[in-house]
Amino acid sequence: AVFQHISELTSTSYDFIVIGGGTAGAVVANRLSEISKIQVLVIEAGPTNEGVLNAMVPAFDFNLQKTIYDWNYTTSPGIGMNNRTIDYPRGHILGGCSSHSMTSIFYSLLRLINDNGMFYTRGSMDDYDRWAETTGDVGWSWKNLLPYILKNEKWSPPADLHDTRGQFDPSVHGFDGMMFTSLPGNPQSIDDMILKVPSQLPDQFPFLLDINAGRPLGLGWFQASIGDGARSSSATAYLSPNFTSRTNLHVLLNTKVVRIHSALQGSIPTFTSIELDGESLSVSPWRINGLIVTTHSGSAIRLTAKKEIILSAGPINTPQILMNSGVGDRDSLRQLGIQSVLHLPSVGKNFSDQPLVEVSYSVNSNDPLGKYVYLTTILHGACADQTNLSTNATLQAQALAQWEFNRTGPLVNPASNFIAWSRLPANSSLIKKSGDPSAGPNTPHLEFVPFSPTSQKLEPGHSGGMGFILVTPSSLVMNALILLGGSVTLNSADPLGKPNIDMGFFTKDFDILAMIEGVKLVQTFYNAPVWKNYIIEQTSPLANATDAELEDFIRNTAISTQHGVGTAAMSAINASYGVVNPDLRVKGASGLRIVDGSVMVRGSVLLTFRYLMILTYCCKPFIISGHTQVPVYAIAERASDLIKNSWK
Ligand SMILES: Cc1cc2nc3c(=O)[nH]c(=O)nc-3n(C[C@H](O)[C@H](O)[C@H](O)COP(=O)(O)OP(=O)(O)OC[C@H]3O[C@@H](n4cnc5c(N)ncnc54)[C@H](O)[C@@H]3O)c2cc1C
Repeated sequence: AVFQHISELTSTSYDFIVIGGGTAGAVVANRLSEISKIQVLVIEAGPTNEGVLNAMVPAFDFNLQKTIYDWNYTTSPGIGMNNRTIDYPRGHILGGCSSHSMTSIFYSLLRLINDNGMFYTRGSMDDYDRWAETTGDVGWSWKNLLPYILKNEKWSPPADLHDTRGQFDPSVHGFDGMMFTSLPGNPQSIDDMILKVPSQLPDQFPFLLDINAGRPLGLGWFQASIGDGARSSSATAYLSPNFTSRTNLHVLLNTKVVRIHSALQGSIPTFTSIELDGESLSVSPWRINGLIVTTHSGSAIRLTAKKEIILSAGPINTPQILMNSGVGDRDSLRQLGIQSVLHLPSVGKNFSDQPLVEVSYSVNSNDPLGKYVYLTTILHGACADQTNLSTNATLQAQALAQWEFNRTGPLVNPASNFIAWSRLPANSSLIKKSGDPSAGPNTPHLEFVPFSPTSQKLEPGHSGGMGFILVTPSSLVMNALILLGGSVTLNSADPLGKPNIDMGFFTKDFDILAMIEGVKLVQTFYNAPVWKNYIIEQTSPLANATDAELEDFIRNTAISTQHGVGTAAMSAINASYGVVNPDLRVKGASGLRIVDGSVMVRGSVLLTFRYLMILTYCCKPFIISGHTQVPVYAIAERASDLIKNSWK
């Protein structure tokens, strides 16, 4: 059953309480409730995804930002970003970030890129093998996680039902899973040109038959979490009405968890109850559907988990809830007046995300679909041009009517129809100088997303180009001595306050130098002969910019890919750092597991510092070298089995 309000709950005690019905939480709730005798409650702060058009139409995703479906975070000023702050959207809706704007990142970057996302990328096999090696649990290896990746995936035909032979490798996909994936469902004007690049630049951008086969090095057809022309999210896949109709699965919406509570068993805190934000629920907290509820501190409401609490509130809110509850660095909590329950200094540390920058060109193009992506912009009232789909109300209405009629047309298109990755050569001076933060030879350092022209005017001189991402940031934590990497910390003892989000971008030389290499690789891409009559000139940054100017450009324009992970990191059972053990149980506690993007592994890597020239083993988050929804799904699918097995 799905409850809109706490007063509708029929029980105050469940076997498992899952905090956060987001990407991971929805999976865990679904899988645990497959066992009918297990009672599961999911508590989601946001509203339902059902009927939210902007969460269904792939091209409309940007419309979810800065609405009730977004947590509306802003980052702290970034030292490596010339003290800029940037928006940090997170899904505040059933399905979490998987229901939310999967590509708004690109829109917010000057709103130029012809994108509407839902990137389905698994990363490299090395990424997962490094997790296994670091944690000492082979269950996290590529080989052993692949069955869970396939269990999540339901490969489906593209919206336009075109012939997909030669565009993917069926042997590496799952056809019977839960979440739809597919190839692009609407052709774009530059597709044929992009397809010529691999033969013209075979060394830098060889053709990849399938981008998700474990070795993402080259250029291939884009894969998206889209099925039947609509977004597929953890909510549509795992918490659709046919699952929420299970009598043992309750989903409580519009409700925030503020703390989790424990009792000492010996010296070990055992977590058994959760505290809700009673005041904002504006109900008498003393009764839920006639049941007397235990109350604490005025208006707070507590619910009990008989077996385990599963914390799946995502990489920002999971550490926030932990710290609100006294789990974190003892001294930092004491300074805020929060009583320490469990001293775990790694909580909130180790935050890692991938920076994104755009290189723009003016191009010869009269692409009539020019900017269907501007559809989203016009809905915000920003465009006045009436010449193409992006700005012409009649064309927009037709596109929407087509989508509503049979879910085809320009609104089904993903970010781009292609995606590419590249690895810096082992003998590059950068790798020699700074070390290699990647997980191994199958792993890219940089991702490229070519986009179509984006000008509002149908004249030559449109802007096209490439967004590129550093997928192996080395933003890191150096023991307790120097905090160079990203972090999520509390701003105050107010459990509902917004936390400080420090992305830690460009605090390590490798990252800025690799991004400079990224700009040069984009230039190499567009220097391929196929673009000769298409590209007019590079407009931003300027083609003749020096490395110092490029560094400035990157620090001034980079944004986040919204791939924050690592703030409650998994580490080996005997590691002196980390928050959860390889079975995702919180270290030093019982009754509490964390299952979401925040557990992505923390380990050590050998890196040098540019000026100090010190070769050092640094603690570093091991983010996957791609977008992060697939690893989150894989973590959640495996976690569900780990939990089920431990309660057999
Ligand atoms: C704008 C954007 C674009 C992205 N694009 C892509 C992409 O194209 N491809 C890709 O692979 N990845 C993408 N990602 C990243 C990916 O979506 C995330 O890494 C992943 O979904 C995170 O899953 P999660 O379970 O850790 O957290 P979430 O999915 O964020 O789930 C956390 C849930 O917990 C809820 N919650 C939080 N606090 C509380 C509380 N106190 N009480 C109750 N509930 C609470 C939240 O509302 C949310 O529903 C994108 C992310 C964003 C934000």
